[in-house]
Amino acid sequence: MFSLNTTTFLNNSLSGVVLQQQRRVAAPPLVVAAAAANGRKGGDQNVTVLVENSVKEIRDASPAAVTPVEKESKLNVSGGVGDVYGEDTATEDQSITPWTVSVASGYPLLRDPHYNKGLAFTEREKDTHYLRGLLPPVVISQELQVKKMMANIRQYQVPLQRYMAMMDLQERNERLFYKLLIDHVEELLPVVYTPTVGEACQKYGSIFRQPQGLFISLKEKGKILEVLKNWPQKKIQVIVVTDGERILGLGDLGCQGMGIPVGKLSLYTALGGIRPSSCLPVTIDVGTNNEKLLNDEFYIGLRQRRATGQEYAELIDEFMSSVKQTYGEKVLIQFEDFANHNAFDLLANYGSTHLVFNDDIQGTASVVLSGLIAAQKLVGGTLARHTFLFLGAGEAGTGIAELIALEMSKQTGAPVEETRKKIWMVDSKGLITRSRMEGLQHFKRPWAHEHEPVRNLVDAVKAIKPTVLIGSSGAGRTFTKEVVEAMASFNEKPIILALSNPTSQSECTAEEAYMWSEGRAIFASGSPFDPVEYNGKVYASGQANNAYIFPGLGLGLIISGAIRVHDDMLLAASEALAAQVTEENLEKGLIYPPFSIIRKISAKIAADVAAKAYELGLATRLPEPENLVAYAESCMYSPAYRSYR
Ligand SMILES: NC(=O)C1=CN([C@@H]2O[C@H](COP(=O)(O)OP(=O)(O)OC[C@H]3O[C@@H](n4cnc5c(N)ncnc54)[C@H](OP(=O)(O)O)[C@@H]3O)[C@@H](O)[C@H]2O)C=CC1
Ligand SMILES: CC(=O)C(=O)O
Ligand SMILES: [Mg+2]
Repeated sequence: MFSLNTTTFLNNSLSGVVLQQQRRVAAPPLVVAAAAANGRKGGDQNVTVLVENSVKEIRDASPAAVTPVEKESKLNVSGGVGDVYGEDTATEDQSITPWTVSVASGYPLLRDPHYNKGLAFTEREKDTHYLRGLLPPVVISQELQVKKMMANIRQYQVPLQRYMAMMDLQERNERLFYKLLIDHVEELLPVVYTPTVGEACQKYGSIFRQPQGLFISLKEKGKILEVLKNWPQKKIQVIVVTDGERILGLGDLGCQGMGIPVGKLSLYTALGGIRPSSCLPVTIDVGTNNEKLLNDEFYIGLRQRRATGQEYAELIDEFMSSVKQTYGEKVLIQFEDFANHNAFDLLANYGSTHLVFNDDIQGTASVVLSGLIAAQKLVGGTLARHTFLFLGAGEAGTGIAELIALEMSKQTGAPVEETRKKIWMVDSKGLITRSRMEGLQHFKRPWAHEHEPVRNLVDAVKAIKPTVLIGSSGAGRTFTKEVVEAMASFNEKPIILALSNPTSQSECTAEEAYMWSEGRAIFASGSPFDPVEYNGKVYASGQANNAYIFPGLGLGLIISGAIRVHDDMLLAASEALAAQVTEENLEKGLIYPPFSIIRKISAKIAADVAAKAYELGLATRLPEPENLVAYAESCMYSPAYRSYR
C-alpha cells in the first residue's frame, strides 16, 4: 500500500542533487562578519558574538543571522556533523566553516526565547550583552533552573495548567524547555503530548497566547509562498501539518488542531534531536464542521463549514508546491490528524513527488509492528501464527494491518494477498466481510474476507478467535469486560493494544485489561497508564504510540538526505525499536522500551532508516557515514546553553 517506485526515487534523487548544487553555486556569498564585533554598541543593538559550541549547534541560529568567519577560529570543530543541517551536504562536508552568530543584546535578548538564558547569564555575559541591572545579581546553572521549573510545574494539579506552564517556558527560554523535556521525558510527555495536548486543542482558543506555527487558511489562497516567507526561520527541515479534522480521537477541532503539530515537533526536537529552528508547525484552516467551535466566541479559526472538493484540493496543492519551492525537495512533510477521506489520498498524491509521511497511517503501523515483534519473545512463535482483529478500520487500523501483512509476507515468503487473510477488521457497521464490499471505502477492501455478517465486536471476537486485538477506533471503553474475557478464554497470553487517544478514548484502561484477563494480557495503550496492582502484583504497561518512531525516522531521513519515504524504512524502524526491548522489560510484560532512553532509541532508528535509504538508492547525502549510529547521535540538538563571549 505504501510502496513507491524505486526507479522514480532514484531519478528524483539524482536530479535533486544536481539542483541543489546549482542553486548553491548561484547563491550570493554570505557577508563575512567581523568576529571582534563584541561590545560594539549597547542598548537594544544587535551584537555579533562568538558562541562556543559545535558548528551544528551554532547553525541553530536563523541563517539570516549567521555569518562565516575564518576557518582557523576557535569555533572550528572537526567531524562531519554540521553538514547535516547545511543546505548542500555533499559539498560542505569537506571543510566545515565556523560561524559567528548575531544575537540581540540587552532587554530584547531577555525576550528572545532562542537566546535567553534567564538567570543563567554569566557575569561576563551581563557585561558584554548590556544585561547589568536587568537581572538580579545571582547567576544560577541550567540544572538549577530545571530543578526550579520542575518544582513549579509539579505544583499544578490540573494537567492543562502544566501544559500552559510548559508552553510559556517554550516561548520564554527554548533551551530550558527542551532541557526539561529531555531530562524528564517520562513525566512531561503526557503534559506536552497525549493526553493533555488533546484538552489543549479543545480549549486552544481560550488559552491562545502566542502563535507557535503558521496558520494557512482559505484567506491565504494564492499567497502561500509569501506566507511561508513570513516565518522567521528559513532553513526548515521538518513540517508537521494538519487540517484539524481528526484530532486524536476527539474529532474535528478545526484551526485549534494547531496544538498537534506544535506538540509533535517539540518531540522531533526532544526525542529525535532535530533542532527547533528547523521545525515548522502548520495548520491548514478550511473551516470546521464542529458546531460547538463555530459557536464558541473564543474560536480562533475560520467561522465556516469545511471547504471540500476542488477548493480543498487547490489549497493543499498550493501549500505542497510552495513548500517545495521554498525549502527544497528534502523537507520532510508529516501529515498529521487529517480525516481518512483525505489522508490516504494525500499520501498517494504526494508520495511520489514530495518527501511525505503520514504519521497516523505509517508511524502508527511501525510502532505497533515493533511491539508485536517484541511480544513474540513473550508468547513464542512467529508473527505468522497469529490471527489479528482490529476495532477501527481507518488510518491507524488499516495502516498497521498492511505493515503486519507485509512483514508476515517477508517472513514466510507467502504473497501479501495471503497474509492479509489472517487480519480481520470491525468498523462502526460490524465485521468487514466480502458481502459489504460494494459500499466499502478503498482502504477497507483488502480486509473484506469471506464470513457471515457479524454486528458487534464481542461476537467478532468469539467468531474469529484472534490472538491479537487492536483498538484503533477512537471510541473509548469499547473493549468491554465481555470482550477482554473472551480474549482471555482462548489465549494464554492475549495481546491487547488499546491505541486510541487521548486517555478518554482508550478502548480500555490498563486496569481493565489486567483485571479482566486475570493478569495474563500483554497490554499497551496509545496514551500512558500508571502501573496497576492486581492480586498483589504490579503490572506496568507500555505506550504504543507513534512518538517512538517519527522522531528517529525523521532524523534518519535528514541525515541521509533521503528524498522519499519507503515501506522498508518503516520495517527497519520497527525492527530497530523492537531490538531495544530488553529481557528486563519483557519480564515486566513490557513490549516497548522506556521513553527515558528515547534519544538512544531514536539514534538507532535513524541509523537503520538511513542505512535503508542508502540501500534503496534514496539517499542524497554522500558519502555514506561509516558509523551511522554515531553520526546520528552527533547530529542531535543539545539544549545545553551556549556560551556567548
Ligand atoms: N497510538 C498511536 O500512536 C495512534 C493512535 N491513534 C488513534 O487511533 C484512533 C483512530 O484514528 P484513525 O484510524 O486515524 O481514525 P479514522 O477515523 O481513520 O478511523 C476510525 C475507525 O474506527 C471506526 N469506529 C469508530 N467508532 C467505532 C465504534 N464505536 N465501533 C467500531 N468502530 C468504530 C470507524 O468506523 P467507520 O469507518 O465505519 O466510520 C473507522 O473505521 C484515534 O483515537 C487516534 O487517536 C491514531 C494514530 C496513532
Ligand atoms: C498519536 C497520534 O498520532 C494520534 O493519536 O493521532
Ligand atoms: Mg496523529
